[in-house]
Amino acid sequence: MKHKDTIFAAPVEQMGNFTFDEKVAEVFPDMIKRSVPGYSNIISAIGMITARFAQPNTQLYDLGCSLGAATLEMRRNLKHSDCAIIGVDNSPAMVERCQLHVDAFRGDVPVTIHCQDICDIEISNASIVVLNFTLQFIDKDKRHALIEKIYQGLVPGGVLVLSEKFHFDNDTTHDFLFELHHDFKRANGYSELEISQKRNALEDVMVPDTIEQNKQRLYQAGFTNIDMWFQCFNFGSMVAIK
Ligand SMILES: Nc1ncnc2c1ncn2[C@@H]1O[C@H](C[S@+](CC[C@H]([NH3+])C(=O)[O-])CC(=O)[O-])[C@@H](O)[C@H]1O
Ligand SMILES: O=C(O)C(=O)Cc1ccccc1
Repeated sequence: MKHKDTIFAAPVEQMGNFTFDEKVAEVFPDMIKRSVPGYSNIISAIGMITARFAQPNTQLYDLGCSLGAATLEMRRNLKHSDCAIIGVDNSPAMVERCQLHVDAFRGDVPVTIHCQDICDIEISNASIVVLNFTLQFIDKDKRHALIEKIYQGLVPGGVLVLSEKFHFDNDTTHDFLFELHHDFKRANGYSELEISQKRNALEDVMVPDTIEQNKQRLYQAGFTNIDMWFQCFNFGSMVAIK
């Protein structure tokens, strides 16, 4: 297969931290599909959420947009041509490819892709904000301010879709769900070496919170309507409505 993820297939002597570089960007669609249970269902649902809840004359944000899977799904499903879609990612390799994907199809709605840290951007007049597996990569001490900024930038009735990998406080269920995730990766063709080397590379870079910590942060920011709408093993997606 073209662009198959083999990044951790060979033994790595000095394992560095996982980064969203050129090599990862090149194989990203294959990597995320084989690594994140439910990923394509979540992307489809972001389209459905957009069709129903995007409000006229507002902005839609895809924060940590990678190659623009959610951005493009929002554009495909948006019913208001007076809206604008803004994708943001701080990986130049991702942003460059994302722009090519956006340019490959025409659409009525303006889509702009920015290479920026999502902690530094302004969010305003938003009816939909998507954080699809991005918050887990943000420094723990910056997560609250980011969620608060999103809450402040949403219009009444605006929706935050927050998808994350979760940590569990109960060791038994934590191990149970993590083993099932590893089985999912094995079933998708990853070897034991690939699974363990990637886990080591991600250890200090991707730091999941528990479901409760995520909910607590959303409540603290001001959201009152918060629930999980999808979960598969230790991955899931919540919705928070202003
Ligand atoms: N501070 C930051 N600022 C901006 N971007 C960041 C930051 N930190 C990490 N990123 C970006 O967040 C993305 C996370 S991937 C999102 C998938 C996508 N949402 C999808 O629906 O396909 C999830 C995964 O790989 O598990 C990467 O592209 C990073 O460069
Ligand atoms: O691959 C994993 O084990 C994950 O937890 C998900 C993931 C997917 C893509 C990039 C980084 C992490």
